[in-house]
Amino acid sequence: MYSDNNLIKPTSKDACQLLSHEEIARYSRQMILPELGKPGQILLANAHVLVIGCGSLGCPAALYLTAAGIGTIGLLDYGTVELSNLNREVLHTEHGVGASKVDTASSFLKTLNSHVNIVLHKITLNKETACDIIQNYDIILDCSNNAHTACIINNACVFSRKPFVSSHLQGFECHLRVYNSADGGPCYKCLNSTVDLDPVTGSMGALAGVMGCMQALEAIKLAAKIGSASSGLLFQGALAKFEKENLQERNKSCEVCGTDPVQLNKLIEEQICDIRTVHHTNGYKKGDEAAKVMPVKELSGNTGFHENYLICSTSNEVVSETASGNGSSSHKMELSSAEIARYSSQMNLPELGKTGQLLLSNACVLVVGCGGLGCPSSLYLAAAGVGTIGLLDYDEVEMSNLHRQVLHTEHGVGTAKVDSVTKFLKGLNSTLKIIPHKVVLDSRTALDVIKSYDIVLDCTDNVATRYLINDACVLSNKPLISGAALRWEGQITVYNYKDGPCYRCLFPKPPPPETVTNCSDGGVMGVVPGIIGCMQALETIKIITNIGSPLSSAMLLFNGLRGSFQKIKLRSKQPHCVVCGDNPTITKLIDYEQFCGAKAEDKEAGVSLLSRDQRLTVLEYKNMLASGSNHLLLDVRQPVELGICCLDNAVNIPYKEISRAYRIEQIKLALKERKTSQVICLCRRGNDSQLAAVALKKVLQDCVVKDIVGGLTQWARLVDNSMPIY
Ligand SMILES: Nc1ncnc2c1ncn2[C@@H]1O[C@H](COP(=O)(O)OP(=O)(O)OP(=O)(O)O)[C@@H](O)[C@H]1O
Ligand SMILES: [Zn+2]
Repeated sequence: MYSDNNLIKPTSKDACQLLSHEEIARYSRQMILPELGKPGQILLANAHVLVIGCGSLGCPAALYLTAAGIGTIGLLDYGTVELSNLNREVLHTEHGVGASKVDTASSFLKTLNSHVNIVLHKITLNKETACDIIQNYDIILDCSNNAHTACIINNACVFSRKPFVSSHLQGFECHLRVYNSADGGPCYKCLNSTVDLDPVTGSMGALAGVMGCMQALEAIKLAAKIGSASSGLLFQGALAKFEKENLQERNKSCEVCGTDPVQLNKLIEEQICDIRTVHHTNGYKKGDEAAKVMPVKELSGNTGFHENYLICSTSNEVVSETASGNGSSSHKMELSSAEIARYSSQMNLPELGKTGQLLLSNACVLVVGCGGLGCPSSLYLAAAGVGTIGLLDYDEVEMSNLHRQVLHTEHGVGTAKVDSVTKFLKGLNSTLKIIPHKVVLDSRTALDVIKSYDIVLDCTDNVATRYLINDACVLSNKPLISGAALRWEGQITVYNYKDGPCYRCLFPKPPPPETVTNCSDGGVMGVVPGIIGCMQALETIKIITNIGSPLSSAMLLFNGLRGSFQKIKLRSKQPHCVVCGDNPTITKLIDYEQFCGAKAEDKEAGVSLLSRDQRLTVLEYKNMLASGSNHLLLDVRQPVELGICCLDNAVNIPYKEISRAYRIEQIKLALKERKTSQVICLCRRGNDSQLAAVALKKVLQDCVVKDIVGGLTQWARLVDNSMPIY
């Protein structure tokens, strides 16, 4: 068996059925997704996932698996960190050069999530060690990016009946596949018999970021038993083209999975995977018929796009340091030998080369929002060597951020987001100028901040800020890379680039505030903004270096549940657009909160619809329960939320359904059964419960309808400390 002394075996963790209050607060944004819920989060906490290779794919995969709360994560790699890794292997640091990759990766992961059991395998995976290690895990991620290792993993996975998620990168092209899935999907060998592969010609970190995140997403779905796996995806990064790949079925005469286990074991013994007999394979060739372009369709009007926007807030510090975009005096003409060493693998891309690297070094990019999108996008910009990166966010880190905002740490809860991101980026690449702006971007500050940068990334979560950034970019003539993510879905597009449209060309009017859902209410699977943020970095790099075709006049829509992308054509630049059109009426920044009728933040604004006598405090309700007073308690939250916490006597009718006739009938029946005419509405924080009470008062005129101030959150604070706050 293995000889490596550093190998630590994963402990067999007992099935844990409980999540601590801290874990519920941490994962609340994903636990309120109906597809996951608390049962799904418990499945994740009990899952064992092995990440083979802690390089360009393994780093983002491990980062998002850790953030998501996978109980045990194995990191396997024999290598040590080199300077040339740091343009794409984003969990390592300059300080860690020379140290073991699994050590450098795990040291950050532990600060992100101390609940996760990280197991280190400092070994070379070979036919002797593979089965022994793999059998301790439920799901395997092949992040090795080489066919020989894929073959070894495949044999061991078929033998141990484990699914494995594999990704392969080659220049700007890559694919993702789930092999050996429980639903009868093919194994690696079924699909890859003799296909030859061009030699790998360099790689782009942000693209590996997208694929590593995709691998993490598939692993999360497998662990939580969500959706079906077993298909593939092809991605041409330079063109932002994705295509779903329908994998063949399992090949009954496959020399690996078509063989019975005893025979297979023998084959493994006989070194079926000896390197000399294995062709360098990935099953996917440039110009393959399968890699056709996805058709695009016209998007007319708003088509519910606004609904997908995340909606966040307020301090006004003065920006001290400035960037030096547009003709800065420190224009770089040459790269140092340390820079050449660091960026060599991406400079090897013919599309990039030294010219592209110099363009990156001289670029100034502003990332607005250091949350779910800002963390991955700024990470890959820094790895790639974007010379100046501005980081703007007014907010502080909260526990509920850590499932997706992967550059912050547990220790940093309560401290400025811009500070944790700055610290992380400097550790990865100290040669860059990183400028933190801990301010609210508003009409007074925006133009002044933006003018020093060449390109702006919108990584915010509220409509007012989106219009503000758009107008500021149009007025200062800067391209805008816009991302959004909610639930399992994400979107990315480029505005105001060359002759493309701006945000207002597509959405001249803001959506009604009540139609906009934020992450706190709608939920978000953490790795989805990870994928979109990496794509934002990739589009930014393409624009700086003039590579391929950026997503201007086009939008990429991502559906994480289906694991699919769709590219749609957008309306072109509008001559009548009020800001970028022929006769603009907006020539300076306006009051965007007024324009949108909503605050420039996503924090829940408390509603006040009921008078004091129509409401009960949690203590009053506690006394009411103690007195045995007859009433109907209506919990108006989504069913998935009741799985997180609830009061025993509650009847659940979601607020959005409260006015439906059959729901009213249900309520009337429940009142009759309880022989009462008192209805008490309850929700998470006391907002929806007021809305529900107002709606019910109209139809239940003979009843007394009240709600509980501050909802279950206040109940947990003042009455029952054993209840979690999410
Ligand atoms: N006008 C603005 N000025 C500065 N920062 C902003 C502005 N609007 C939004 N942001 C920042 O953009 C980031 C968006 O991050 P994200 O969408 O992940 O949500 P969040 O607010 O951190 O988390 P949650 O929605 O779960 O509470 C936030 O950190 C927020 O503070
Ligand atoms: Zn416009």
